Amino acid sequence: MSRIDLDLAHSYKPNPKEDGDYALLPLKMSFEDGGAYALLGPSGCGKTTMLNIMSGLLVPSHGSVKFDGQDMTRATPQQRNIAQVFQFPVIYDTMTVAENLAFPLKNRKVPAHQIQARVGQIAEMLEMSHQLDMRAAGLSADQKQKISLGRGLVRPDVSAVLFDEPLTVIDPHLKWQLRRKLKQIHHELKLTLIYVTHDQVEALTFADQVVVMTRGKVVQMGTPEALFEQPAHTFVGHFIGSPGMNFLPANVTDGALSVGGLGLSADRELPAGDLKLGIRPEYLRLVPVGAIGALPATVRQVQDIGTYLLVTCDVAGQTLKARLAPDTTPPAVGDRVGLQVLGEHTCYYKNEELMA
Ligand SMILES: Nc1ncnc2c1ncn2[C@@H]1O[C@H](COP(=O)(O)OP(=O)(O)OP(=O)(O)O)[C@@H](O)[C@H]1O
Repeated sequence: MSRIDLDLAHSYKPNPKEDGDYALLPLKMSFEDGGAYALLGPSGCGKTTMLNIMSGLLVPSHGSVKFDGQDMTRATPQQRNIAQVFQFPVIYDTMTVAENLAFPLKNRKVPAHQIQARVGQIAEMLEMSHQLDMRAAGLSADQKQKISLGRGLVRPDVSAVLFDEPLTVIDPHLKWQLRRKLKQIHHELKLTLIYVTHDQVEALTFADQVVVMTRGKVVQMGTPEALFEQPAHTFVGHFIGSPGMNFLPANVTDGALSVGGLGLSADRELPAGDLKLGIRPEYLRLVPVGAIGALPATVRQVQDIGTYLLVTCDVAGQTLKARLAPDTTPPAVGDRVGLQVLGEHTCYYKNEELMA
């Protein structure tokens, strides 16, 4: 296993001139030895480009890739000693499950007794022990992809295992199980795992550190908790969470804060000028209209989602969503209510970046 340092940018165009010409804007970041990481972002944000640069399938147009301090920018995937798992199964149909799992070890001339022990361990972790002697050809797409996952994890000496949306072909129930399983496997095998996905639940369940990307830019690398509590960029606030963070225009003039045109007393020092106030639906509180520090709002929609109530309100022409406990007495559509937007969980953004 290795620590991976990236200090690079990448453009697929020969003479990139503006930001839009880059699939990856200049970035500098490290993946620690033994960590579980997810690269998360919408389609086209540059996740696969970053993964391919790490694996050696792609040479960055600018900068370097280092493994344990050694320059690997132009090294092949074999020289980097990387294992990769793709969206679709890459296995040999004519081989048994055991033979498929053993293949990467046999290729590297690992002694037979070690192969047998490791294949047994991986099969047990993936709950495939009873299928070891079955031919892969007879298995479902789900089961074949589990073999691919196993093949990715079977070598204990790899620098890292890279997963590119590996659960795409898996049915939803098994997907849920495998996400948790992979996290458990990470704790047991202590491999460096890097997992590409556009699905926040997948990323947040699996990874200790999530790298959030948008339009070729890494906007935050942090724990799932940090992404939830302190989104470094409005994109992260909006992208993480269900629903995402609420934002309201705010302004500070002569030390006085106004939100949605109403003067409120800020609980912290804020820079002068236009800001955005961000508050998660989980932290937005409904209070009686006219309560001190509350913004007047009109209820537009009340949805019972089962585990919570989702209340949509209008505040000075902006839409805010509040997640309330399921046993809360719901307001009625059209009710006038107060919304408490200030509190310890409230975030402030200037030019989309977290300020306070
Ligand atoms: N081989 C290529 N040649 C030219 N442009 C490319 C190439 N591969 C990707 N791109 C462009 O680079 C940008 C980043 O693509 P990338 O595949 O890395 O994103 P992604 O986040 O992995 O998206 P997806 O989840 O859809 O695969 C996109 O604008 C894409 O169109």
